[in-house]
Amino acid sequence: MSDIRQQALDYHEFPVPGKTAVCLTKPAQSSHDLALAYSPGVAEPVREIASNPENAYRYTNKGNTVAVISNGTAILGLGNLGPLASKPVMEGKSLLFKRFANIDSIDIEVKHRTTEDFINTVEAIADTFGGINLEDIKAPECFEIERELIKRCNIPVFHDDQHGTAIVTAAGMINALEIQGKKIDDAVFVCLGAGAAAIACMSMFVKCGALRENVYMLDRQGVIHTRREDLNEYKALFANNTDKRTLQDVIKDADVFLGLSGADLLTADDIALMAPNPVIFACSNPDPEIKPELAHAIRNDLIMGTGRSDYPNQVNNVLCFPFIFRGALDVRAQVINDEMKLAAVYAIANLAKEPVPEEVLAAYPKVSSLSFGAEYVLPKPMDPRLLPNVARAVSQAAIDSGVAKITTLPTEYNV
Ligand SMILES: NC(=O)C1=CN([C@@H]2O[C@H](COP(=O)(O)OP(=O)(O)OC[C@H]3O[C@@H](n4cnc5c(N)ncnc54)[C@H](OP(=O)(O)O)[C@@H]3O)[C@@H](O)[C@H]2O)C=CC1
Ligand SMILES: CC(=O)C(=O)O
Ligand SMILES: [Mg+2]
Repeated sequence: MSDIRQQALDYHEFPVPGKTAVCLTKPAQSSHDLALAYSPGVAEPVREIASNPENAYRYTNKGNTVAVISNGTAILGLGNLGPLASKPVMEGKSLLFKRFANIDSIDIEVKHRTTEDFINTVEAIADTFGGINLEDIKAPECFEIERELIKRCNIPVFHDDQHGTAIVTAAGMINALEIQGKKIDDAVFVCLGAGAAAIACMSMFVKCGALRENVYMLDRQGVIHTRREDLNEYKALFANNTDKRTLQDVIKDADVFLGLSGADLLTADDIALMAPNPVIFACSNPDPEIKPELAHAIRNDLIMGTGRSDYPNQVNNVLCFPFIFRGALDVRAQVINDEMKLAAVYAIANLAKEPVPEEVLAAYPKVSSLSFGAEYVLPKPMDPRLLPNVARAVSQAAIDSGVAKITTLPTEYNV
């Protein structure tokens, strides 16, 4: 453990601090170059944009730039550690945007007093970017923040911990339930956590066919049920009319455990109580609700996923956010709507059923083969097919649902 700690610190510190930098896309060597890039030449695109704001997409980096914006109130599963402490995660998201979808991305950490202050700050800078990826903002404030910003901005605003997580988790769950021989509309779900990720995931599962009455959601006070009087409007959506009160009450005979809460909150004894052939996605980062070794030691009929890169079945929003934004930016979608999100779910789920190319295996030297099954319910983040497959599906859904300003698919999807 201490070895990975030091390696991670060294990775972030050397050879230069941090993980991202700005690079130039135009020559800036001669005085003529400077006359074009800066004064006097720069005045020309200024005038063009002043006369028509859409020209910002033509003459600036707006159309390929996404801001990753956080206030550090729910940094992974580490909690509310403030905006500055969230910066490594936000730089990390920017790295992933560039690495996987060639989207330029900048991290912005906002110190604010009220929720309205945060919304006003983001709204004020939004026109700079082609899209805004909100990250690690805790519930329930995240719901109002996203709703307001979508209303006030004319670029896609997407809270990754809600929708990126929901899209990937739903894709993995559809496949895992199929492998386990279970139907989503029969399955009983236990969701530990009732925050940004949990509410969005369970809402997405319902859109994919899960029955709300088969969902037991828990927060720090236990099961969310109809007789509780301390529920916010978002938790109330999942209030179950039940006498069950504890994790042990609801985990008995459950088909699915979804963890979006914190480390080590699910025990081996809990897992032993689940129905035959269960699905356990323990998605808290960096440490899951139960370690896969422990879960596998208890029973051999389960499918296990975590949010981490170092175990099979990484259930993590990295499989979505670079690609959904690629698709949205490419057709200049004004929003990321439900049609685009569902298109991403099925594009990701379907890719896991395709034969895996050698170059993907080469990126995972500890794995000798990968094929659709209990240890491979989702594609690997390094799979180069994610970019065309997910972006194409998302762009097409944006066009079909009428939110795209460009109504032809990019030719680079035709690979
Ligand atoms: N793998 C992935 O792709 C992703 C994983 N996650 C993980 O999900 C977790 C939650 O993130 P997010 O939704 O953004 O955060 P939020 O702060 O919005 O929500 C956290 C939720 O977890 C609940 N919780 C915390 N501790 C416990 C506990 N001991 N018992 C029961 N419930 C508990 C909280 O309960 P209460 O409401 O009572 O405070 C709250 O409902 C994090 O660990 C994060 O790493 C998040 C996004 C993506
Ligand atoms: C993966 C991620 O976004 C999280 O754990 O918050
Ligand atoms: Mg996050």
